[in-house]
Amino acid sequence: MSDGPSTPEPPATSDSPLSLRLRATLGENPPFCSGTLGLQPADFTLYYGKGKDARQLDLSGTSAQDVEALDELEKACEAATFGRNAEAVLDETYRKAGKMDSDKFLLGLDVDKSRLVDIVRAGLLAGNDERRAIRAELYKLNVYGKHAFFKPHKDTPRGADMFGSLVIVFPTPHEGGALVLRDEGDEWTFDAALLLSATAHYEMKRIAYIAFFSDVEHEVLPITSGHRVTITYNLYWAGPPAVAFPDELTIIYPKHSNFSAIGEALVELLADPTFLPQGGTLGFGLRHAYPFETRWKRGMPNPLDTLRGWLKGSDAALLRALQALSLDPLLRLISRDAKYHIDVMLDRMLSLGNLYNEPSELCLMLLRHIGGIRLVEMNFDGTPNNRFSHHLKYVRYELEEATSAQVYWVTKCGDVKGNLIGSQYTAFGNEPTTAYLYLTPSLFVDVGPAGDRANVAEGVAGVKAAQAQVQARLEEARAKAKKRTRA
Ligand SMILES: O=C(O)CCC(=O)C(=O)O
Ligand SMILES: [Fe+2]
Repeated sequence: MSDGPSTPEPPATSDSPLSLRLRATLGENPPFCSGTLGLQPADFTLYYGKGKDARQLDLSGTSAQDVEALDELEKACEAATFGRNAEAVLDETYRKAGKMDSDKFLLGLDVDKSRLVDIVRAGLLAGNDERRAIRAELYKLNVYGKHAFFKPHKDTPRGADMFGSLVIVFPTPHEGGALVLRDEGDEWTFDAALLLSATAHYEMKRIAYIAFFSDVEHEVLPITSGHRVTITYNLYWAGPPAVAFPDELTIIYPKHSNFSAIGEALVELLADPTFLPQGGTLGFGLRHAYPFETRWKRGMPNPLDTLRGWLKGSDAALLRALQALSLDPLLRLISRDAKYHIDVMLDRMLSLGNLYNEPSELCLMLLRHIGGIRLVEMNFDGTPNNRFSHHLKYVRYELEEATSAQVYWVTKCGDVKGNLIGSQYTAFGNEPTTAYLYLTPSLFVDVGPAGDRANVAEGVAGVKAAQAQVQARLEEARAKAKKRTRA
């Protein structure tokens, strides 16, 4: 350090209060999002009550008899409880409000169709989370009459995948009842009554909405007049946007979705002693395509793990049928090299960037370094199918080194073109334009020798044995690399 004349402070930055304000606005990241949204008249219609007592009520705050009807709605509610530890507690010094459970009413509004769920996702989620699918589950209707309130609390998460709450406030005449949020020393006020009265003259009637994360403390200040009617939704992380069918469903036609029809056909196939006499692997190209994150990164959960629960129609039926036979099906991705006719099986999504422009290079790389398994096509009788072997002479040496599994394709991945993860990655490069990439995965199941199909413990040259080999090889390579760095 020199002890010459002290250097002057650098000049103040060129920031002005205005640029600071803009920067602060753009950099703001509150734990909630809120606003108002114009809806169709039918969205405001509420139905509740049974039989002769069935009611229809307009919550748009327009009709004259509103107050009486709102009084009736309030009376139809039960006193709202709140969660204290594991209990639902009724304590009117802590929470005074009416509630109606979600099975007791119907509302015109559909949060998905109205795009509220999208609005919440864009407003509340940042970074990687923004591309995650979420779903809003209707929770309760609440009526806060005069003097009603809800003291500071956090919402009890209902399930590990619940991350927040969405509250909709209707434009029914009321004053007070602002929702105050507090988080890490900051405080925000959401006064729906004020917001809605400011937009009351708009042609389209509006609701006010707020969505916040579960760990944010919040309170509803006392209502000073009128009726504050709200609907709350629990916000959940959802799987990929797919259709999982309920267990109670029995499909007769199409047969490919009929669990018992698939099961019966499988049983007959496996009973045939001329089919893969020594055992082996059955491959099933799935019928449907599934969305995978295009910007999949190392460290993110393996999408193939969660996909099991999201298989659609016939694919789900096939999985169930295989499991019912005490087999252990595996979901895998295939990278197919069209030039050499090499199929490489992968047990996870890969993040390859655009390093490998030549698809065949990619396939060989997957085999050599990434733990890919080469699938060798077998005939019905368990002999190798050599129809493409002439393509392989240029890569014979490479393939000798590779771990392989013998597969009899029951249904070829017909749509495997759309499943070329190599070329897809190349096409998408580092700047994918869509959040999801549709891939068609395959199911594989090892079966034992004729007469003992469930016995895949030993001697079956299937996918499981290949995976064990690959695992051992990767571990050996890792150990070698470690030694080298130490030396
Ligand atoms: O009505 C509101 O604004 C919030 C209600 C609330 O906090 C709750 O129901 O847990
Ligand atoms: Fe709450």
